[in-house]
Amino acid sequence: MSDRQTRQRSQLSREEGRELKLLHFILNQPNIDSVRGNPQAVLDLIDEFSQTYAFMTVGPEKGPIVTDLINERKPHTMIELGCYVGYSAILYGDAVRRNGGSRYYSLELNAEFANIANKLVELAGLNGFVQILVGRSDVLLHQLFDTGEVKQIELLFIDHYKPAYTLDLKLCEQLGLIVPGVSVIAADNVIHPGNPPYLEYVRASVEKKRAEAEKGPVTSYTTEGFSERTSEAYMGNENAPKFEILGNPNLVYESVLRQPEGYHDAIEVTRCVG
Ligand SMILES: C[S@@+](CC[C@H](N)C(=O)[O-])C[C@H]1O[C@@H](n2cnc3c(N)ncnc32)[C@H](O)[C@@H]1O
Repeated sequence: MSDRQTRQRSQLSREEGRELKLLHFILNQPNIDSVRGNPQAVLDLIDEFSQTYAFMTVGPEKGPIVTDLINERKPHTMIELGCYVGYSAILYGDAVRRNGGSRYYSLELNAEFANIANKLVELAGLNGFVQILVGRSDVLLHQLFDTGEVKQIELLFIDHYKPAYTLDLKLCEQLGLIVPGVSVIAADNVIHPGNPPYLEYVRASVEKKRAEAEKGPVTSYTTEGFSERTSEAYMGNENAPKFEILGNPNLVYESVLRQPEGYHDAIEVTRCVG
């Protein structure tokens, strides 16, 4: 991170309740009628408010990396893990819809964030297309599989509890949702705050993954390689996945880091190729 980026980010307010404040800022805009039904206008207002307050959105620098993937893959359905106030759901939901898709699922643990996101999604005119599901990502992913709503992952955006990235991907693998030649996974924040275990997994050889899988199912989130703050964020005492996680070590990935020039963070883009 450059000195300027560090200084700017540390000056942002982390005041409690800033997410609700954002909603009021947007709904009280004098030109609210011109914002209604306009996803980009809603995103611009979130970006404007983010000049003063710290928000965990993917933001305008990294945002286009996944929009480009949507334009290329034209997924029917897309899933994201971690909705927060709905920035990525609006940005990517709009792109999936413009590319002829049918549904954007956004999975969010925190009901208050989900409520705010629902209001902003509605303002953007994406209600009915973007579906925000409240709960833990592993439980909701299993539910989407059980109900048959999702039969394969076309495009998955991972942006939630950092230690859950690898285990949620492995859960999708063992459910047969990761399909060679189809599935693409984009994972945010892999440099800042960073996610060494995830990068190691998606870049590992099949042989290495098979040897690791011999040790048996994973039953807890590993906090090794994460700061204390990252390990404790969101999940509190719930430090175990709800299912035995086996994954599928036989899947072959091609994985690249996509980092905007001069930016402190990046998205890892992983394609299942075999
Ligand atoms: C970085 S924010 C998401 C930002 C959003 N994708 C965007 O770019 O606008 C992470 C979100 O993940 C949620 N979260 C954390 N752990 C989760 C879990 N296990 N399942 C679902 N959501 C989770 C948090 O409550 C938080 O709102």
